[in-house]
Amino acid sequence: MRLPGRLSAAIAVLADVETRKRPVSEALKAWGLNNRFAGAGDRAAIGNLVYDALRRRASHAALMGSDTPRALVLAVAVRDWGEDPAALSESFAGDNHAPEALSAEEMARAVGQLGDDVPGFVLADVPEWLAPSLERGFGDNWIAEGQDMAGRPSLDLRVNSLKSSRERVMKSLARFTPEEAAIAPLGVTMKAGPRDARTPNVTTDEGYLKGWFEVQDQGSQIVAALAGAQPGEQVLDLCAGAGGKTLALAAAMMNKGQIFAYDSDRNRLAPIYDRLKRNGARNVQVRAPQPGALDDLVGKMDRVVIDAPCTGTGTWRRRPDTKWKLTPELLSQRVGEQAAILAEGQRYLKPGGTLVYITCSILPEENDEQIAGFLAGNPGFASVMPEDMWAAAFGTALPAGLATGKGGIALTPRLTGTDGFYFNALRLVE
Ligand SMILES: C[S@@+](CC[C@H](N)C(=O)[O-])C[C@H]1O[C@@H](n2cnc3c(N)ncnc32)[C@H](O)[C@@H]1O
Repeated sequence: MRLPGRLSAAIAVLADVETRKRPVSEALKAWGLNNRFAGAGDRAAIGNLVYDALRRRASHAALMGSDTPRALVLAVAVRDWGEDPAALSESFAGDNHAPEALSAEEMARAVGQLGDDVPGFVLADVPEWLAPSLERGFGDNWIAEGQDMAGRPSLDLRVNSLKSSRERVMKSLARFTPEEAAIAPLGVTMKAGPRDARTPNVTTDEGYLKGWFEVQDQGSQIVAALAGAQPGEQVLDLCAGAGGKTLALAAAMMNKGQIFAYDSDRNRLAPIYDRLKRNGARNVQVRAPQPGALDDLVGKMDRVVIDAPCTGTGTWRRRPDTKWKLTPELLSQRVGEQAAILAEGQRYLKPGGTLVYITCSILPEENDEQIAGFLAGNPGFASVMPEDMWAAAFGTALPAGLATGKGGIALTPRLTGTDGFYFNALRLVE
């Protein structure tokens, strides 16, 4: 397929997402099944167009004066992919699969600039109702933070130190030109390419199948390292999900001590069994959800890790459709769940133990404000200095700008080149 046909397909997929309220991945898959002539390169290019349209949906729409799928996709072609609108329109003429030629207004708008009167939430490409939260969290930098959240993410891997080394993994993936991640010592990163660049499929690599590495954003690796789990400790991973953090904790503990991996959702937990095997993680006991599943652990843990359910606002680069679907009701539901899990999690600590709180959110309601609420109701806890947690994990000083006001550490695409994450460690004073 040539570009005009790919643009038409992206318009159709976006329309499907909007009218049927489908997740993008589902709509892209359905398009592929109905258009079997399209190759992997076409599907990747169409996916990139759709995701780019959603990443900067607000500013694309403001520029084009319209938020139809056509307007958004044309904006991507010109603003993000660098196409000249007149040449693009001409290329549509001889192509049966092309969208209609661009109107004079569309051509003029696509190369225009956003006016001075454009509100901050449009410049930041975030929903209007979230602007006050982001401004509270990031101060004067909130628009720049939003803009970097609208970029394409890298593909990051965590080398499994139980089975391999960074050097070996990078050698085995040399065809994808991997680089060492900037912060995570076991991280390997592959930058996102422009336009129709394809994301490397690393999960068919023999190194992956042998358990040498996992796909894991560098931010997730950093917060897992900050958790500070030591060989020999008793650790409860209370929201283990499919085990991304569990595997990193097991490797950090060199398979010594014990991790109890629990999740209230059996389906989310299901993949953990295979992943543990592939990774050679042998110090993990999975506790399936059932009444009393964790009763024997009350008051016994050195560390309780809460990778809390959250809005996922830190992953907007990867799932830009979720940015526009988030509602105040869902945010307040998540905040309530987090407060309940913090109250539950602290019961398992022994005196002197550490409660680790992690979200992949950039909203203060789920981060510093959640922790402030917990500390107000639990005076036996105190935040561990973020500088100390960082130095213990990485042996370096905490980079400027990452410390939040309330003992937390914030990671963002702008600050650390990672997904957005929040970390806070609270010690139960003996
Ligand atoms: C951010 S995800 C965990 C991701 C996982 N730790 C990883 O690194 O791949 C949050 C998880 O919390 C779980 N969860 C939600 N409420 C819970 C509760 N009350 N107790 C335990 N787990 C809960 C969800 O099912 C979800 O899997």
